[in-house]
Amino acid sequence: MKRRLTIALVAHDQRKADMVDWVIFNSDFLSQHHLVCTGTTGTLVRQALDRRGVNADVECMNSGPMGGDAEIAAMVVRKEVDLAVFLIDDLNAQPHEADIMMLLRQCRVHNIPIACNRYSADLMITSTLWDDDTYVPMPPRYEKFDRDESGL
Ligand SMILES: O=C(CO)COP(=O)(O)O
Repeated sequence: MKRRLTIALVAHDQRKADMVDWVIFNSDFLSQHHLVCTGTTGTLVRQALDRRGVNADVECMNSGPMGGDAEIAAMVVRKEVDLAVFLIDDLNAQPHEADIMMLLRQCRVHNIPIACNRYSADLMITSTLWDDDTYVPMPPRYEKFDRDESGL
């Protein structure tokens, strides 16, 4: 891939093993890009890659519950994130649910691709669209569907 992406990596505690496995599986790709992570996720990602001799650019924010999600959400708003991989623990309540919802919402509002499972993440990082200069992502449209105007 020609482009150097900024990829946000975030995982809840019960999803961190899955994140570390995914990062190791995709280490060749991820070592070519700038990784921005919530605190504990980033520490585990950095350790896993270092242990395998993979030189990666890993930036750690605060821990998620202490504002790391909010910091990454702000980067999304500023268009400083190209892709997010957010492995959410859907089986256990999180104390910072509001921050989680905010990060997810900002990715939707600002048209940032976000993968919430490994399959989606694999599909997104292997997309040819990243290097397709003719492809312009269509931003979300917030307008009701009007059959008469649309002609459909
Ligand atoms: O809670 C998180 C995301 O909502 C993850 O934060 P940590 O990576 O600091 O554990």
